[in-house]
Amino acid sequence: MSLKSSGSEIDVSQRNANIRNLFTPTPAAMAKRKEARKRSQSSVSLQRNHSEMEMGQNYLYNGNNGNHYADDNDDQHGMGVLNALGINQLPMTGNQSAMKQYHAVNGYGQNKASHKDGQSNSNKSNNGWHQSAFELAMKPASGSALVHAPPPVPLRSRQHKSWKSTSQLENFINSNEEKQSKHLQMELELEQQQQDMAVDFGNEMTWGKSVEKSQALNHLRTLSPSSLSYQATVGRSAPLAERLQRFRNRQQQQREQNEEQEQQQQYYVSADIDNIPFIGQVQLSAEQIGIANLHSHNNFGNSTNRRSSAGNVSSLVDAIGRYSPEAFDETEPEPELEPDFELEQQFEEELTPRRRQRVLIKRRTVRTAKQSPLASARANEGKNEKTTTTKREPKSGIAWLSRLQSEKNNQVVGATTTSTNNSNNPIMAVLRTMKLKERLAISLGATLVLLTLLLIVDVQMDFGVANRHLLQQQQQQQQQQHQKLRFGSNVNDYDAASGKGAMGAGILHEFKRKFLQKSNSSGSKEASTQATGSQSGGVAGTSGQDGGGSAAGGGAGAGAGSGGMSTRKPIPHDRYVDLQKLLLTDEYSHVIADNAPDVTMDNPTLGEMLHLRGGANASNLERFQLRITKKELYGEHDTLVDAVLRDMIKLPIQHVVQKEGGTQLKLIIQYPNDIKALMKPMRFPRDQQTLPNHFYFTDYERHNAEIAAFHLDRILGFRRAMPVAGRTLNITTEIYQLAEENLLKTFFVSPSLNLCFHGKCSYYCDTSHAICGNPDMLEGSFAAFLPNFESSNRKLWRHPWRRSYHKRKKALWETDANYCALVRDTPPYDEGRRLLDLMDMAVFDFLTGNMDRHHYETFKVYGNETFPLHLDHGRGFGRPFHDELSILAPVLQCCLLRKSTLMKLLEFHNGPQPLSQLMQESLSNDPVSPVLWQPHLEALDRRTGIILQSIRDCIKRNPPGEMDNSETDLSS
Ligand SMILES: Nc1ncnc2c1ncn2[C@@H]1O[C@H](COP(=O)(O)OP(=O)(O)OP(=O)(O)O)[C@@H](O)[C@H]1O
Ligand SMILES: [Mn+2]
Repeated sequence: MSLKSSGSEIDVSQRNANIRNLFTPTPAAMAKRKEARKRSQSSVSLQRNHSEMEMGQNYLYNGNNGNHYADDNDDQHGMGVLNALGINQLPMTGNQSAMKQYHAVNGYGQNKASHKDGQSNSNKSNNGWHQSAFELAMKPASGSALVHAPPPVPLRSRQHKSWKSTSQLENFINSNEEKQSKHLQMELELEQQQQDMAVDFGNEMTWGKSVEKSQALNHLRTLSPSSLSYQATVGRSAPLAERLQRFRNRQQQQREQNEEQEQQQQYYVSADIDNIPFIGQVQLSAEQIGIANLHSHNNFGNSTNRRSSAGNVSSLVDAIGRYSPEAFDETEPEPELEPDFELEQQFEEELTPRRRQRVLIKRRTVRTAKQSPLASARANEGKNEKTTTTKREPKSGIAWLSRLQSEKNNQVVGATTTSTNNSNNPIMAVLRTMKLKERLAISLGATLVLLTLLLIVDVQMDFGVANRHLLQQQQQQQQQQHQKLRFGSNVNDYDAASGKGAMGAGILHEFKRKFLQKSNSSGSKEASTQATGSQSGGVAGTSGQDGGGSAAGGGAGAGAGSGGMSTRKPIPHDRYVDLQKLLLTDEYSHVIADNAPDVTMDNPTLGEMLHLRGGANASNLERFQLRITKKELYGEHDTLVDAVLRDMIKLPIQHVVQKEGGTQLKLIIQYPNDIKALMKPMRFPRDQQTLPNHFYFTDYERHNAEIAAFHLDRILGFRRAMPVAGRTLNITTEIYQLAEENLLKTFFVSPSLNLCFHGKCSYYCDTSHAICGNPDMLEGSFAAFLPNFESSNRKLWRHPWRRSYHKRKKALWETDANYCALVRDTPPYDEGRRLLDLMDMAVFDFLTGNMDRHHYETFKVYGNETFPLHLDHGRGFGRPFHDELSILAPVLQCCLLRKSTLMKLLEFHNGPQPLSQLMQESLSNDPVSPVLWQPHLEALDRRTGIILQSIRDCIKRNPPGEMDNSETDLSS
C-alpha cells in the first residue's frame, strides 16, 4: 500500500506545516499533555497509535487540500485560468475513482485504457486505506466507551512525520494485527484465570450505579488496544505466557495474603481482578489495590458518563498516569475526585494517607451491604462463613423486591455477625423504604411515558399513511384541474415571488414528502419512487439556482413534480388541451409568441450577402455554406444536409490538425476539396454519465451528444446546428499518419500497446486522459465546418442566462426573480427575434441537458435579426435520470415561448410519434448508431412534458389583463 498513490504532488513540508497548524493545540492542552506524558510510561506504544491517528487525519486533510486547490481556480472555464499541471491532478484522481464507481454500480463497460485502470485502482485502494486508518484513529474518540480512547496526542508524536513512511504504515498494520491476536490470547487466558480464581464479581463498590462502575472495569478487563499496548510496554520483553503466569502467581499470593487479613479486605482483592492489566505488572498490596480500585471507579466509571468526550480523553490520560508504577506510590497526592464523590473526599480529607486507605476500605466494605441480589446469593452460597451479605444497586425493575428480601436476611444474619453491617439501622431502613417508593414511582412514570410515546408514534404513522392517500388524491385532482405545480424545495420562494401563493400547498407537499419517506418502511414502492422524484427535484432546484424567489425556482419544483410523475403508476395522458386551445387564440400572445421566422421573405443566403458563388467544382460543404440563410442554416427540405453528412462519413481524410480554442481536445479533419470537419473524439461509452462531482464546465465532452444534438435541432425545426455525423477512424492510418507536427508530439503507445494521443488543451489533455485506439479504431463526431469566408465572421454573444462558471458564486439570474425584465430592456433582446431564440435554445438545451451555454454566435453579416448558432453540445446527454430545470430558467423567468416551438412540443407529446421515437429513427441513419443510450431517449419525452407543464404554469401566472409591466408583448 503506497501512500503516494493519492496522486498528490504537494510539497511535503508544506503539507506537514498545514497539518501541524491544523492540530496546533492550545497552550492549556499542551500543558495537560505534557503532564500526561510525564506520568505515562508507555509513550512508545501510545505514540504509535497517535502517529496512526495523525496519518488518518492527515489524509483527510489532504483530501481537503485537493478541494482547496480546485477552489482556487475561480474561473475555470474556457477563458482558461486552469492549467492542467498539478491543479487538475488532484480532482482528477478522485474523478477517476468516481468513474470507476460508476462502472461498478451500473455495470458499465470497462475502462479501456489500462493505465487508467491502474490509477483508479490504486486510488481506490488508497481511499480504502485512508478510511480504515481514519476509522482506527477516530474509533476511540467517537465510540461510546470513551475510556477506550488513547490519551491525547503527545506533542512528540505529533511532530513525527509518519505519513512520509510507507513502512511505518505497514508496521502499524502488522503491529495492529499482532496486538489483536495478543489481545485475544490475553483475553482467553484472563478469562480462564478469572474462572480459576473464582472471583466474586458481585463485590464492587456500590455507591452509585454499579453498571457505570463495572463498565469502567470491564473496559480494563477487555483490554483496549491502548491499555494493552500500555501493558505490553510496561511488561517490555517478558513473554506473554510467562508474564501471565507471574501475574497469576501474584494474584494467588495476594489472595492468600488477603485471606489472612480482614474479611472485608479480602473482598477487595478478589474484586480487583478487574484491574488485571495494571496490577499484573506491579506488586500491589491489598490496600493499594483498594485505592486503585476506587480511583478506577472515580476516573473511569463516572467519567464515562459525566464528562464530555474531550474531558474524557484527558481524564483517561490522568487515570493511566495514576496507574503507572509511580502512581501507586502512597505519597501520591489524592487525585481530584468527581463531584459525586464529594462525600468520600470529605471523609478522606480528615485522614492521613495511610490511615485513609484503610478507612476507605472499611467504608467500602460497609457499602458492600448493597450488593446485587445475584451476587449476594453467590456470596451467601460460597462464603457463608463471611456472613456479610452484599448487594449491588438493583438493575432491573424487580430488584427492589430482592433487596427487600435480602434486607430481611441481613437483619437476621447481621445480628449474629461481627461485621459492620448496619442494615438494622432504622434510619437506613427508612431511607431504603423511601428509595423503594421512589423507584416504584419512577418505573411507573417511565412506563407511562414509554406507552405514551408508543401511542404517539403509532398514531403518527397511521396519520401519515392515511394522509398519503389523501394527498395523492388531492394531487391528481390538482393535475386534472390544471392547477399550477408546486413542488420542490424552492416552493416557498417561488410562491413568495409569484405573489399568488400556494404556500399552504407547499407545506402540504413538504408534509407529504416527509410522510412518504416515512411510509417507505411500510413497503410502499410507489411512495418511495415518488419521494425520490421530488427529492431529486429539490436538488435540481437548489443546484440550479438560488432559492432567491426566482420563477425558475418554481419551475424547478414543477419539473421535480413531473419527474416524480414519470415514475408513478400511469395517470391518464394529459394532452394539454388547454395549451392546444391557446394556440388558436392570441389571448396569451405575451406568453405564447407568434413569431415563427418566415423563411420565405427577407432571408438572404450568405452567398448573396457576400456576393460569393460556388464554382462548378464546389464541394457539398461549400455549397451548403453559401446557402446558409439569415434565418436558418439550411432549409427544411434541403438535400445538401445529407450530402454534407455523407461526405464527412465517406471521404478520405487528408490531414489532421488540432483545433485551437475551446477547452477540450478537438481536431480539424481535412478532406479533399477543402472540405473540413470539426472532430470530437469518443472518450466514453454511451452509457457513461456525467461524473457526480463534475461541474458542467468540467464535464467531459461526449461525441455522441454532438451527433444527437444536431438531429434534435433538426427535428425541432430550428435548423441552427451544423450537420454532425459519427464516424469510426483508424487511429494509426487516419490520424497518426496524417497528423500535424504538434499533434504528433502527443502520441504514445499505451501499456496495452494501443496508440494514444492527448493533444494540447486546458482540460483533459494529458497522458491520463489520452484518447486511445481500441485496439486501432477510434469513434468521433464530425461537424460540418462553419463557413470561413473572410467577411462572414461570426459575432460572439454572451448568453444572458450564462452560468457563473464559478463553484461558489451565483449568476444574477439565479438570485434576481425579475431578471428577465432586465434582459427584455437590453438590446438585442428588447426587440425582434433574439429573446425568443434564447427561449428556443433553452428548450433545446433542457431537452439535451446541456448546461454549458455560456456564449452563442451569430453571423455578423446578418446583424441582429438572425438566428443564433447552436454550437457545442458536447456536454449534453450526460444525465438521463436528472432533469436540470435551471436550464429552462429563461423560459420560466420570462414566461415566453414561440408558438411554433410549443406546437412542436405538443406534437411530440401527443403523437403520433413521441420525440424519442423520432430521434431514434433519425439517429439510426448514423454510422455509429445507436447514438444515444435508451435512457436519454426516454428523458427527451419526459422533459417535453416538463416544458409543457411549465408553460401551462406560466399561463396561469400571467392572465391576459394582469400583465407585468416588465413583460412586453413581443408578439405584437
Ligand atoms: N462546426 C464548426 N466549424 C467550425 N468551427 C466551429 C464549429 N463548431 C464550433 N466551432 C468553433 O470552435 C470553437 C470551440 O468549439 P466548441 O465550443 O465546440 O469547443 P469546446 O472545447 O467545447 O469549447 P468551450 O469549452 O469553450 O465550450 C467554438 O467557439 C466555435 O467558434
Ligand atoms: Mn464546450
